[in-house]
Amino acid sequence: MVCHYYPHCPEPERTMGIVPHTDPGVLTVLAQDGVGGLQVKHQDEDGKISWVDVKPVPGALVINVGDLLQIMSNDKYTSVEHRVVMNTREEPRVSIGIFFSPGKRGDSVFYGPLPELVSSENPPKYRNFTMSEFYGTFFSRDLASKALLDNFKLSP
Ligand SMILES: O=C(O)CCC(=O)C(=O)O
Ligand SMILES: [Fe+2]
Repeated sequence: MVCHYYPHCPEPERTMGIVPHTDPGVLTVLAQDGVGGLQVKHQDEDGKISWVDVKPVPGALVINVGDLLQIMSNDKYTSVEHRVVMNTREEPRVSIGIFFSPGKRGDSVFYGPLPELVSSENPPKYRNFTMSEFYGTFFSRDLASKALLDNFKLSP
């Protein structure tokens, strides 16, 4: 679990709350207060990129698909790139994220596309790896990118 506190910023356009990233785990459950600032990256059919506000809804939780779910589903689900912009309001923002990741982390436990989801028509797009390799790569990667997935892709 991670708790974020984003203080009031007098010059919000000059900084970011959190730079664009994807969450590494399977799913993230996120509770945010009413201040706002969370945005998801959206690409339309012409390839045009825009950042869409995730407007706070009282009592609602945000569910993010993470990189591991993208790998395990062999790209059926895509991890969402998101960021937090600073708000122009006088009050701070608070959010709480709960990250769901596999508990089995031994060196003989491998993760990758689920065998039930791959076939000769839909071959695996990622190689298998242990959680220690996965999180070792996560903690040494460039934060502001989707580069984590590229380390486990079978072909570019
Ligand atoms: O504060 C937020 O709304 C998002 C936090 C977040 O993206 C994260 O903890 O990974
Ligand atoms: Fe995140």
